Amino acid sequence: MTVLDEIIGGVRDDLAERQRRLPESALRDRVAEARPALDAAAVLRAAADVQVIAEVKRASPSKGPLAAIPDPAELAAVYERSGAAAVSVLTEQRRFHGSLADLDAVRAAIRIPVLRKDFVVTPYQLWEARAHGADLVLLIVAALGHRQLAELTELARELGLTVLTEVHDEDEIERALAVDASVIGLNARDLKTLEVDRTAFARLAPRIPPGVVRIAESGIRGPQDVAALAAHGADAVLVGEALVTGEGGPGTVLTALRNAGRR
Ligand SMILES: O=P(O)(O)OC[C@@H](O)[C@@H](O)c1c[nH]c2ccccc12
Repeated sequence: MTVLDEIIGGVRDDLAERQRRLPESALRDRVAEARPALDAAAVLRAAADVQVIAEVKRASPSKGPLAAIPDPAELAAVYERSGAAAVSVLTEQRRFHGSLADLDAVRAAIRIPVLRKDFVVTPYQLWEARAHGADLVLLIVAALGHRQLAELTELARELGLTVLTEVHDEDEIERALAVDASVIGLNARDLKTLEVDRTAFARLAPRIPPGVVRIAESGIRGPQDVAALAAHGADAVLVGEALVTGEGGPGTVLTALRNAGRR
């Protein structure tokens, strides 16, 4: 069993519990009342400079607890003030110590697009994402079968969500393109082994056709990494650990990353 399989097992257990407490019909009612999603793809596509998607990340499976984040709303506000294009909120509980409460807090605090970052395997989680105000949702190709990826992509679009389709190799890029992914995240971390390969973006980005937004995810340590990714055609970078653990605080780190991504 891979790490990814283990995580998904826990996600499914937690999900069953939430579904017992709140039926999908109730979520659908909330979605009907919700403010429509922001067009996050347009935001990312419009910019010349490398955009930063800043992540609210408390812990990770590889490192354990990363940072005490007493107030995710305050962190998200710092991200917004420092020029993040969007904020990613991890909602997975067991390994990342996130929650839908974090998503709610962030959503209420900022006006820029919010990504629900989780291991989405069922439609219920997409309804949840929208009901809690997310504009974007992550779909991890490695976590989904062909039918599942197609169906979840379609429902997400119906809900007005921008899908960030996450890949880690050539085959997964083909699968993402087969569902017409418009925003692709190349994760440098292999979720099956948790190993980071910093050469992945340079190698794989040329396989993604122009017009598709290309996001480099994971393992970005500082300005030098962003400059290299910019040279290889990244439209955006998704950064968690370096922001929540970096010297000088998240605002200072984010500003330095943005400066490194100027074109
Ligand atoms: O903290 P980092 O190395 O900057 O990584 C952020 C983000 O890419 C990472 O949290 C991530 C990318 N894809 C995921 C899928 C699930 C959970 C987490 C992730």
